[in-house]
Amino acid sequence: MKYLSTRGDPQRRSFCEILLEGLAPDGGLYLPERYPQVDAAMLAEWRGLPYAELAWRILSLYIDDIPAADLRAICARTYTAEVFGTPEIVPLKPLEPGLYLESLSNGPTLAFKDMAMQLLGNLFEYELARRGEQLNVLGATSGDTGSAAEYAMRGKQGVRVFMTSPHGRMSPFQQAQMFSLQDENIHNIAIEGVFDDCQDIVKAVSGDLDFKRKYRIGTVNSINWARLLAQVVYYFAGYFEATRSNGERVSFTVPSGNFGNICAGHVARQMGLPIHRLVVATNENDVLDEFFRTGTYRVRAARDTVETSSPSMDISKASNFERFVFDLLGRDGERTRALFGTGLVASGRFDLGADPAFRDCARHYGFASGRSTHADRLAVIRDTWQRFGVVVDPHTADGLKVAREHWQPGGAPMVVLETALPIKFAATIVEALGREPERPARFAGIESRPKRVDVLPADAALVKDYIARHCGAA
Ligand SMILES: Cc1ncc(COP(=O)(O)O)c(C=O)c1O
Ligand SMILES: N[C@@H](CCOP(=O)(O)O)C(=O)O
Repeated sequence: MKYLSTRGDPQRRSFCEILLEGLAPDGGLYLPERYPQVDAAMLAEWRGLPYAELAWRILSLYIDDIPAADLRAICARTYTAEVFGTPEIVPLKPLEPGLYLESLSNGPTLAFKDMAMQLLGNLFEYELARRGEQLNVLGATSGDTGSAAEYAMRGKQGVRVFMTSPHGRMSPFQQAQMFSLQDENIHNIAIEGVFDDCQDIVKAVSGDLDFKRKYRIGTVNSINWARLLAQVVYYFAGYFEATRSNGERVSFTVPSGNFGNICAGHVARQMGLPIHRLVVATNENDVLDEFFRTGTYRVRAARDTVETSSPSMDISKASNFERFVFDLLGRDGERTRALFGTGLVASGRFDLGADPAFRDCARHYGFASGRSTHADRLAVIRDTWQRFGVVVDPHTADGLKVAREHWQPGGAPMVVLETALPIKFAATIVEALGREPERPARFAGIESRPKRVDVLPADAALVKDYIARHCGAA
């Protein structure tokens, strides 16, 4: 399988090349040349496979430059009950008949990011050792990608992590998870700005090709295709758990910000997994909901990005949305470049409302959307606790709120992706339920551990300078 850029660069690359490269040199995002198709026989064979085996089968369709036995061994040592808490890895929790939560947050850092990041850490280590190379990972986080990446990469040979985060905007638990790490290969940079400023810095640094090559810069955000590919697997696992036969269809609701998680659902659907609806749930930062309702994609400036009680979704420029629009526009790289390159930079918006392709979002691609607010979040957390004895985190609550607007009892089963555990956002749980959420013993007192973090203005040049200083002679 070869990979292409969403912005029309004619060059094709292999999986391991783009694994280390992250963002394409033309500023686009990588996608496979085509989506491999699954047929009834494959689905029948895959139903009931252990998660690591299922991951191997799916990854094998996209990766042909790692020997099959090695890839299988990487999947087997990544997806274990020791790391993810249960042999099922992503068990479904039924709330009521036909409505489920898919538990994606039982990994080392208590958010769905671990599902892909643990694999990415092992893939990096394997490929860097094979090449005898090193990688300096530059990332952006609104709270969960950062800790998942740092836990996955700490102590890994050949990898350094430089993680930017919005200064003061993550929950105390999220900050403590990242900033309490004392490993030499981990560097935390708190940026005076919002998540989108951090992501812009990652893209600007990656876009300086000389710097990128000199300092061997890679990415762990969902702009890296390998992240998305790993996330495709749990759509299959969730589908198999929610159904008895492959003739049934299932809908998924996904709490969304950077559009990575739901983009993996889009890929699964394009492969032929019988998904009915893909429902995008946003918080008050509703750029994506606005697009799916109106066709207008209008990114917000930092000052208009609201600080909410589901802070990991406080995102107003959704990176992976470019991947979906590329597909929506018939994989027209020139048009995608015009919309996301010059177009967005010039006006901060584009409008596909009058384009016939826009109707395909729902009709052909199955997308629907909705929005949730602080009051909705609190109401859902209370209701889910009172009726089902389950405490959900604020992001999952956004998902449940929107899911109920698109699901009818007796209709296609609805799976809501549980994207984090409540302890990461204790203040909101206390506000909703009047009590602290459960805390795994390994995180006891984490907020009072010594912290290691540097604060910088939102300036790519200063971040480059910081990286250069911490890499020594590259
Ligand atoms: C807890 C949580 N929920 C939802 C999201 C949104 O996911 P995505 O950015 O893939 O749309 C994030 C961040 O990515 C997150 O950390
Ligand atoms: N919500 C994320 C933001 C980054 O998303 P990614 O999926 O592109 O890594 C976070 O928690 O950091």
